[in-house]
Amino acid sequence: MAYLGSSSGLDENLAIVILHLQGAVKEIAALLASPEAILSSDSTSFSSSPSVAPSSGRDAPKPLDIISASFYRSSRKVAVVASEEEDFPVWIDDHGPFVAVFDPLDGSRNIDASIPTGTIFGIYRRLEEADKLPVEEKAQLNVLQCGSRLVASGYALYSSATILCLTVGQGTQIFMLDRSCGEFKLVKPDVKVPERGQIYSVNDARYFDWPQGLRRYIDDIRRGKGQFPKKYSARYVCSLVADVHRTILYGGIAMNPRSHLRLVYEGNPLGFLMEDAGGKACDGKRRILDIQPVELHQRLPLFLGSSEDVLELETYGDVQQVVNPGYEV
Ligand SMILES: O=P(O)(O)OC[C@H]1O[C@](O)(COP(=O)(O)O)[C@@H](O)[C@@H]1O
Repeated sequence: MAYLGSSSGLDENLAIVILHLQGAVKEIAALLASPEAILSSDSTSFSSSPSVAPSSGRDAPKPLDIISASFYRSSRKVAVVASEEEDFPVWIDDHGPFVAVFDPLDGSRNIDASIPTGTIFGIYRRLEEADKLPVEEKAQLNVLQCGSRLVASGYALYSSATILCLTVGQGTQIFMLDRSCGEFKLVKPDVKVPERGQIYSVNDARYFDWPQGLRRYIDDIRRGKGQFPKKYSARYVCSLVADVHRTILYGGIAMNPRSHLRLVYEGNPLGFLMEDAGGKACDGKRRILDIQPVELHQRLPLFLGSSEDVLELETYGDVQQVVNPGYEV
């Protein structure tokens, strides 16, 4: 049985970063599986309930944020880290060969109900050409790299099992935490997203805020009137990692058509992984990995999944939800 980190041929420095990342994932998984995850929802430990959500509307699990950042720091291989929870990137080490971006706990509003959550991460090479710039400037430039420059990305899914799905651009591997030995075991090597699925995943309570193109697309696939002559089923956990993980395994399309998900922390890492597994990722108009980020917390519509499903969606034209009133739940 192969373990995460045991694969040969991986860049030695990158292997060290991934090893430290595993440490963070194990620690977060243990915290989420402890009663503290629910009992501490009156503090800022976990942002599970709307009543304790921060005014910025962001997830607020600071301790998880700190866990992840400190694991990157202890790897001594990371120059700069940027967390979805923070306003600015943090410069760590002038000589670190890598740049790490991460969302420590996506879907944290689901914690109280023990619904799956996840950590999303992306790793770039440090831009040596920016080394001489002032710290703030080079930190910003390094974390605003195009998704096509990622060298590794993936996610951890905290569910009935703790899953780590990872790509270093040479095939997508799925590992599962074996609690008997504390190691991640390879359970699905070189995973490929089915070219076509029969599941769509979207918050379709927003149907009446959608543009015509998206409504027509969803209406067609529901009725079996799309390019694939079978009726699609709907699945929506409302926890991005869980919805993406299912889409990778079963195929179909997962989407959030409004500008809600973040390019740097969610779109790029998941887009890189999806493409590496043979799927596609777009914002309804452009390939995600080609978009040059201009802001750290830039939001955009996100559509990803089976290549044939994403290509079909794009033929419907206007699929981006422009009406975005802000929803209570
Ligand atoms: O409210 P919507 O549009 O259904 O968005 C749900 C999505 O938002 C997320 O909760 C992320 O949003 P936050 O970063 O604000 O938590 C995803 O996990 C989920 O897929």
